Amino acid sequence: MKRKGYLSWDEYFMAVAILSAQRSKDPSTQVGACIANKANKIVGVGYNGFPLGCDDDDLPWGREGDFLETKYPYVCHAELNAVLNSSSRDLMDCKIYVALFPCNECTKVIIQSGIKEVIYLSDKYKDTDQVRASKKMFNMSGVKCRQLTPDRESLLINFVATEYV
Ligand SMILES: O=c1ccn([C@H]2C[C@H](O)[C@@H](COP(=O)(O)O)O2)c(=O)[nH]1
Ligand SMILES: [Zn+2]
Repeated sequence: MKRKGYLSWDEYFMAVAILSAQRSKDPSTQVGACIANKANKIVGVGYNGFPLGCDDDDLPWGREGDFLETKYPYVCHAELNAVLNSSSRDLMDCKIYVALFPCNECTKVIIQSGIKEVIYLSDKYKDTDQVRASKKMFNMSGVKCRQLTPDRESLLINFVATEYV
């Protein structure tokens, strides 16, 4: 009989997005993204971080104050990185799994890449104009958005080698 408790595709891809977010150096919001194609193959992953060659210790991680002294003008968003990191140039009909509902800039990248579905966990910025603009564009372009309500609250990752002998 097959094992019970295995991850569904939705849980698996979202778990990859959440794991990718753990690479982020952002002290306040770590975002991960995972792109899967129609054959349920992962074709891109990403997380929010500074551009290549921009040292994580030399740019600010703060949120407030003078714009140029915050992270906002510098950080590459998880969705953008996932699309740019993608192994395939063709993301037509792919799905993107993200921990956080995409901002308006990521929304444009998602739509232009051909991705047709966004699966997200948190919509914590739903009351911002950025996310309102995202939803308007997703609606207009026919990109489906759905919030994932997984059957489990957490998943343990065990690095203890003896667990696998
Ligand atoms: O679509 C999005 C929106 C935001 N992010 C990243 C960008 C920043 O590093 C954080 C947001 O920081 P706050 O301190 O919560 O304002 O999330 C992203 O990757 N994708
Ligand atoms: Zn974004």
